[in-house]
Amino acid sequence: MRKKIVAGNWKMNKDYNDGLALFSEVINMVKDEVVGDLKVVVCAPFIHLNSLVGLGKGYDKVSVGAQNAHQEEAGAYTGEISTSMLKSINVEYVILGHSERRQYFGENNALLAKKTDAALENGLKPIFCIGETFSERESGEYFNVVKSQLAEATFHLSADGFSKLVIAYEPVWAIGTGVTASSAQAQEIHAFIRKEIAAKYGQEVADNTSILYGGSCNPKNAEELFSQADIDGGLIGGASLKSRDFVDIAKAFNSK
Ligand SMILES: O=C(CO)COP(=O)(O)O
Repeated sequence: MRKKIVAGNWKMNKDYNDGLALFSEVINMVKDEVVGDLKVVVCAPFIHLNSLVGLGKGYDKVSVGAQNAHQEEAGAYTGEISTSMLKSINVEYVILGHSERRQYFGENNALLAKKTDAALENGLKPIFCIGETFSERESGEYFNVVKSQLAEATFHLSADGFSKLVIAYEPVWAIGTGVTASSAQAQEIHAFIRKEIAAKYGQEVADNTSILYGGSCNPKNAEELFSQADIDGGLIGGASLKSRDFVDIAKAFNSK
């Protein structure tokens, strides 16, 4: 059965010491308060990763992820970090295709297909983000947008490759805005995503794929969102910067 995952995306926040302190708080709270078979992933800026992996050793509910990686193995790409570098410090996850990377850094589906390949070749688990803008939702285009983001960047994979992905549905209009998709809106598109995966890879792969919701998720709305049949957890931005809020979101699964 698919994993339940609550992942935090710190984005470009927290200096080194504050990041370590936040992660230590998260580990302690998860250890004491989170029950059941849940994975809590913290996706931090590159400078934190090696230390976080060290701090997280021995806590199997907590994993560390990066927020981006380059598609090439090595070479003259000033300022970039490769998936093999991440693997060399035992980072487990990498966020790919976040809408901020698409919007501010021009990442498109073709490039993201290459990044996904590189991540899988080096044994990282991509948290692959898809989601429509406000105008795409308003015009009713959102099913097609999400379908092509998924198909163009990931449907070249074998079933074995695809089954290593975590999918995150993040409607751009809900990110950092305080406007959350209603649980019915989120469930509708999550079910659609699972149906598309089933059409491509079969029902078993679809049933085993974790599909996370992201966009203004907080301790108040998490329980209702996570109670939907096709929502397997969350990708949390702002609320992941406060240990209490982040772990309270993870605890929304305690009663399930
Ligand atoms: O972009 C997000 C996580 O990747 C969501 O951000 P917020 O939770 O701040 O809306």
